[in-house]
Amino acid sequence: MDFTTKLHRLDLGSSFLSGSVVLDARKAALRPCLRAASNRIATQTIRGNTNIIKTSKFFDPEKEKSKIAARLSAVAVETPVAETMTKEDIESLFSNSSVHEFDNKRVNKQTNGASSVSSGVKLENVSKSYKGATVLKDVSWEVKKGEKVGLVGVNGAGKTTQLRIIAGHEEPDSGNVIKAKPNMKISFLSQEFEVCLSRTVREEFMSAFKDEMEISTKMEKVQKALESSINDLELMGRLLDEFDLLQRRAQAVDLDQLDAKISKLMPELGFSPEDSHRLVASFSSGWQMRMSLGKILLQDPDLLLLDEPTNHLDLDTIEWLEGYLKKQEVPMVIISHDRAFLDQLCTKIVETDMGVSRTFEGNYSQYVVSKDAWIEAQYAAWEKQQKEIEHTKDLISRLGAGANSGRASSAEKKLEKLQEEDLVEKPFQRKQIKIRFPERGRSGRFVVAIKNLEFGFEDKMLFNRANLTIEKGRENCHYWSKWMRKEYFAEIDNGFRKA
Ligand SMILES: Nc1ncnc2c1ncn2[C@@H]1O[C@H](COP(=O)(O)OP(=O)(O)OP(=O)(O)O)[C@@H](O)[C@H]1O
Repeated sequence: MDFTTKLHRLDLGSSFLSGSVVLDARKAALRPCLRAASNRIATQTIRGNTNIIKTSKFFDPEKEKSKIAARLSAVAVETPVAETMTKEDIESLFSNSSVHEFDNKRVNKQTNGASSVSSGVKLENVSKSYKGATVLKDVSWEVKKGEKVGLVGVNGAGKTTQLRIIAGHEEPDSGNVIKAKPNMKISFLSQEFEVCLSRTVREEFMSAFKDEMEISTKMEKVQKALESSINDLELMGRLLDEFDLLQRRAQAVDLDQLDAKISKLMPELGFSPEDSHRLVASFSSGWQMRMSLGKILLQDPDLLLLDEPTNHLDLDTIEWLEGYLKKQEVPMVIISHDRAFLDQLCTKIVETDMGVSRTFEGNYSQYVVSKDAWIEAQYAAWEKQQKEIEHTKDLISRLGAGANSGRASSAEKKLEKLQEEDLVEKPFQRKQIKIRFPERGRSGRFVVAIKNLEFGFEDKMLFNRANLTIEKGRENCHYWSKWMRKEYFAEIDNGFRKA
């Protein structure tokens, strides 16, 4: 792009720079200067960083430079910041990639989408161990367009690990995570809502567009640098290149739409227009969760991952969240120990047990029914096979060697096949016992040491780890709140009974 075009593109009335009063004033002041400069330098071409400068015979660069400098210095008086920019400050503004590289990257990102799944994400035979302890052995499942998948399993089964693998925060040891497109936007809502208490609500929503805000801030800085670089045509050319690059990035992220998007979303989340200027700190955790969720949705994710989103929420907010998520079309994966929540939302349940995943169609209640049926069928198949194994063993010992050795050897082969290739696994059924905690002693807390124990509440398994030590003080329920809805606390705090 030639220098003139760049100066024209630096039409400071363009809307991507809107929103700053200081900037608006500067824009107004700078516009006539740069327009005039661009007209006068009509025959001059500066190409990027190659510093090739062509001039017409009527163009006197020195004369032009001093004229532009005179005009821009008038602006600089109004904007003292420009004068304070050091050479290092200006150099730090330049991106590593050129405009062409940026364009190429965009094209690559958009076209490099070939994948064996048409929407969402698929896990194939994923395994993961930590320090030699296997958490995931063989995990395969899929979340597709229109699906809301509930991930269930006992504490420590590896549910969060799976979300972290999908989000790219962890690498699987083996297996594949196949995404519908490589640049998929995957958003994570955890139970710890990420909000900044000292921001206003609108600022908080704007912070969802961190990259975009950075572009906006950088554009402002480049503009300031331009004002102070009028004596250096080469630098000015480079700055215009940088401005061009930023402008392309701004267009790619649709900077103009941000404000409108926030204004549309706020009432959907239950915020009034007046809330815009209130501090985040003045809202309850339920409302802060709405902000967290809103920030995620503003980014138009392709997949939403939710890890225990109902923890710390009151019942009204949980119901609101259920209704709100139900309306969202984006595919999602939800980890929750809240059965009612999963019932309301899920179209599919993936259970992880002892490192292996199993998929059940339907919501949580349907999963419980299907799982019982599966256990029954599996148990019947296992029993049948055990009988067959016993019968075959018996046959082998009766046939023995000698004349029947041929039949014995084929029975041995059959036994081998039954015990290895065709082996039906005995379904694992957890035994549960209930533990209640005693009234707090004088020390304010107590320790329960549990050896070789599994225990849970109703159908929710809490621990399947042996030799577990739990410390609990009545006022300190953080350890527990990770797994349990509030209604269980009353039961736990009521008294101790070892079943
Ligand atoms: N970075 C890590 N280093 C070592 N061990 C880890 C790491 N991350 C997870 N683990 C272990 O892996 C196991 C599975 O953890 P994960 O958080 O995925 O389980 P979960 O099913 O989400 O449990 P919960 O319901 O308690 O959230 C746990 O025993 C945990 O201690």
